[in-house]
Amino acid sequence: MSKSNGLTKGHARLTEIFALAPVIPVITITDASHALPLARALVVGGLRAIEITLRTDAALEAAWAIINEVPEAIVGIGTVLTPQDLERAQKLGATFAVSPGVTPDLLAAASQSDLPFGPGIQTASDLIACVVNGFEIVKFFPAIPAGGLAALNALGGPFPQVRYCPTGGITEANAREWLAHPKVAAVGGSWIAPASDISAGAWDKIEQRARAAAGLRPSRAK
Ligand SMILES: O=C(O)C(=O)C[C@H](O)[C@H](O)COP(=O)(O)O
Repeated sequence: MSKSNGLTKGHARLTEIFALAPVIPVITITDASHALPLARALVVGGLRAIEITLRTDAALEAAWAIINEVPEAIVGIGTVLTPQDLERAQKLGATFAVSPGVTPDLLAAASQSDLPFGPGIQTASDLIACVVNGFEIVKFFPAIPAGGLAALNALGGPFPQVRYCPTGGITEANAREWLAHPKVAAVGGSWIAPASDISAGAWDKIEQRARAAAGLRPSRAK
């Protein structure tokens, strides 16, 4: 398993995970029986790294099922808010964890853990907290309301080493523009598997959206 791939820095492994595909689907599962067909649709569509948010009672059971039954999937736990959430993610066997924000407690816990962790940032103060603790791959959340690419460009001045996974308002329509940015490692979003398609069991639609997302490529030459 890639979980023990010899890299000591969590964020270094996060770089590899974000390099697997241009898009990380952000998944919220309310019924654990949806987990396996959903994960298979995403993997078949070309998106192996997936984020299961800890927002529902079914989230941990769903993530557990995918980790154990869909070996091609690289499961990350999202909406990690506390050190306890981080510990839950690690015990479950998740490959990475991400948060929409950053707190001193979370950074301290993540620094002690070898689980790759992507804190969420919105401001320069958030970024200072991350970089002084060695976290240089971060979520930029909520990317569109927090100022979009203009904000990302401005943050690039004082923090040239940081790479981002923007989430929050990213869609199939604007993802390509974000992916063309040299500081963007990958983007995240819920548009690939919206709640309505999950509850309807529309796995074919989700697979198609995953395939389209997997085909989004940076156009940095332009
Ligand atoms: O919960 C987390 O860990 C997050 O980082 C937040 C999610 O990435 C966004 O909620 C996705 O935003 P949308 O694609 O606009 O629905």
